[in-house]
Amino acid sequence: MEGKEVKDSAYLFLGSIGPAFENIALGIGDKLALKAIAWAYGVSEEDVKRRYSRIGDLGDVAFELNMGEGKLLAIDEVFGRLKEIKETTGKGSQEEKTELLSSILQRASPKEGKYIVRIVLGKLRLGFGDQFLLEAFSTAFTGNKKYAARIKESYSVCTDIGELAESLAEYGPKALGRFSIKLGRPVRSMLAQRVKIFEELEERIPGKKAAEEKYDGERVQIHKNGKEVIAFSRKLEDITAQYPDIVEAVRKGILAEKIVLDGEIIAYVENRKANDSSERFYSFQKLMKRRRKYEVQKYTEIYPVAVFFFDILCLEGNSLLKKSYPERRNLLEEHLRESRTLRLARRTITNNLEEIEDFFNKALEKRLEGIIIKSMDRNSIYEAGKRSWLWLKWKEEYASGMRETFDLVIVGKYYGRGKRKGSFGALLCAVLNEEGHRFETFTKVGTGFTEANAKEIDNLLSEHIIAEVPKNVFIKSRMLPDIFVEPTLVIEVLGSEITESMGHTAGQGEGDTGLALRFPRFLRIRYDKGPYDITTVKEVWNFKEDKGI
Ligand SMILES: Nc1ncnc2c1ncn2[C@@H]1O[C@H](COP(=O)(O)OP(=O)(O)OP(=O)(O)O)[C@@H](O)[C@H]1O
Repeated sequence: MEGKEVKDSAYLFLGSIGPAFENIALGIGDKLALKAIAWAYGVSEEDVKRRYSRIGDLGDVAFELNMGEGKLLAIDEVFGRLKEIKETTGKGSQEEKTELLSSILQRASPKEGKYIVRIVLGKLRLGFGDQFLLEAFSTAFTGNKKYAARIKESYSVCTDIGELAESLAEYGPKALGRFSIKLGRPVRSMLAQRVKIFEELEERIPGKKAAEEKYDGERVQIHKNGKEVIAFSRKLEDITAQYPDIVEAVRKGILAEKIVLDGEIIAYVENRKANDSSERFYSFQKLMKRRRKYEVQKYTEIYPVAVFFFDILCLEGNSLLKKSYPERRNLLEEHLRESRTLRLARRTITNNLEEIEDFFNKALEKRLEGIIIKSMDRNSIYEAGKRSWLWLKWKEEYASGMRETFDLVIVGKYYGRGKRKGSFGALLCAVLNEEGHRFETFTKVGTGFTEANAKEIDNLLSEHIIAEVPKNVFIKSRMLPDIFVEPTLVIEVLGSEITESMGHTAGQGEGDTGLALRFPRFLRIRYDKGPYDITTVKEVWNFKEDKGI
């Protein structure tokens, strides 16, 4: 395969035509796809509709209707056509998109047609994610599995899987370590480790350290290139459109031409009256009201936000990832003109744990959820994509010995009864088994939902209902839900006990008992996390061991 072909197929394997941080929506929904299938195979739309309600997958419908042998389509032909579909916009574009799709379906073999339809609808469902593909790159481009870990590291900096694949195909292992941060391509966020007891902070980061306030909002990476400002989420999606106020503030308040900043957006109101300098941080839920396509301006006024910057990753074309935290923080302070919307994460520097405890208590008084303690060592670099021991988190729930929270992906729904009839009664949720590249069930959550939550979850899941157990989900027959859901939506769940279970598969390995979370309670939807960012089996084992639960 040629470099370009490798690049295109890397995207296609993940069911897309470019990296997540670019706008890659093709603008075709079920309705247009249905029409394109009818046109391609000379049947009525009614006929396609009937088959669709019987089979539940338009890809399979195309497969069933396609009688042709089809000559083999070349990758660049398929890719080029999908791009054309995406780029067709404006008046009359729906008709044109439908024609473009229909004509390639006509030439495709039944199998090709099935996958093209699924890709177009964003539902390829091959049952693996990017991490699995990276392991395959190791064997394919270096002839050796041992490079997988380094490829994954590079992917944290070069988050464009196509670009990474192309370089590996061309240079083999020599491509590794060559990637650097660049404007317009977000790096994966550095994450903090959690400690078990407060004193462990001293063990992990001895001596002088910084404690920063921890803001419970949405992680954001801001790339400014002259007047152009892009905001990326933790999932590396472009969220610029949701935050016009931040974009404006960055244009005015950040004087550097080219700069990349890391921070947290939070719903925040400051009282600026002469005798009242109080401030208020609002909940994550309020911030999420800004997750909308329409009426953004109106919501900008109702829910004002501020962004608290805590890192700088690139300045005037120079990567700062290898600089120490104190050096980066100095540069950040130099280049940020604080305003109502743009803030610096507040911090204290000390070698005294009691002072850190005071700082933590003050943070709680302000309704913040905790602090992040950061190493000031010479080697305190920015470890993109890593849960690093250079950053430690200490939260209210650890301090009070409260129950633990888990981020879980929904894999099934059980019908609701009584008041919840028509919605779900409980959700089957799973953790990630990183080694097995699969999701293993961990708990059944039936409490904590308001009516509005339940409705929103139903809405979000409606696109992801599937007919059978998803390929990458491990469910025991006794736990089979009434409705299967493709693992996409992540929720945060509070729980208080982890037990061995014959029903759940989390961490089951070769044996027949898995781990299960007891007394689970829904807390919130994690819009900012994807299925591969959730709690892992390994983390569940660690929690169990630490807490003796
Ligand atoms: N001053 C800060 N420095 C670093 N991160 C911060 C800071 N303030 C807030 N954060 C946020 O806190 C997050 C870590 O806290 P927490 O464990 O509550 O979040 P999470 O999303 O559940 O877990 P994680 O992000 O560690 O996977 C960071 O990912 C970041 O988004």
